[in-house]
Amino acid sequence: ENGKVVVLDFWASPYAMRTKIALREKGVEFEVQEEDLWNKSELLLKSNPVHEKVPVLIHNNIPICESLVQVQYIDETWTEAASFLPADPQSRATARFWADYADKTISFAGGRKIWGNKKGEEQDKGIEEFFESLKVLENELGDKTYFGGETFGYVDIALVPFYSWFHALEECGGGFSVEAACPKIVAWGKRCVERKSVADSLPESEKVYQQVLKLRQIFNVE
Ligand SMILES: N[C@@H](CCC(=O)N[C@@H](CSO)C(=O)NCC(=O)O)C(=O)O
Repeated sequence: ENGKVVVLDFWASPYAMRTKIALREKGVEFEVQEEDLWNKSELLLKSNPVHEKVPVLIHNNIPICESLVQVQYIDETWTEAASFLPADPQSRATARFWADYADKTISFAGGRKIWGNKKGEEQDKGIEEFFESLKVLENELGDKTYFGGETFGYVDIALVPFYSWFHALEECGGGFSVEAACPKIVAWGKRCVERKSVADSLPESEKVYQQVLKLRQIFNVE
C-alpha cells in the first residue's frame, strides 16, 4: 500500500468528495490535482478514457475510475485502519445496495432536475423525486448513528457528499427545507461533518450554492 497517491479532483464534485473522505479516513497521504472540467488535462483523458470524468484515483501510476470502485479499492488496500464494509457477506451486500441506491437516485435524478431547471413542472418533478428517495434513506437510517450502525462506513461515504449540496438545492428549488422532511438525514449529515475526514472533504454549502448559480448561468437556466 506504499507509493504515490493522486486524486484527479473537482472541489464541488460529490463523487470526488467520496474518494477524499475514504483516503482521509484511512490516514493516507495524497496529492490533489484540481481539474477544470471545461478544459480537462491530458492526464485525466488518459487516465479515464471511457468516462473522462473525475474523480480518478492514481496509485503508483495506476488509474482507478468510478468513485465507489475507488472507495472499495481504498478499503482493500489500506487495511490497517478500520474497514468501511462489515465482515459478513450479507451486511456487505446490504451496504453495497444502499450505496448503489444513493448513487442512482440522490445525485442527479432529483438533484440535477432541481438545480438544472427553473421554477416549474420539471423542477417540481425533480423535487418530488429527490424527496421520494431521501425519505427512503431516512427510513433506512432510522435511529442508527450511521447507516451501518455505530461505525461510519461505506454507505455514509457514498451519501454524505450530497449533504453539502442540500442548501443549493433548497435555494434553487424555491426555499424548501430538507430538514423539515428528513430531520434524521440532516442530523446524520451534521454528525458526519464532525469527522475530520468529512469536514476536510466537503466544501461550505454556500460555496457549493455559488458554484451552482454559475452552472445555472452556463447551462442558461432562467
Ligand atoms: N459515476 C461517476 C460520476 C462522476 C462524475 O459525474 N463526475 C463529474 C463531476 S461531478 O458531477 C465529471 O467529471 N463531469 C465531467 C463531464 O461530465 O464532462 C463516479 O462516481 O465517479
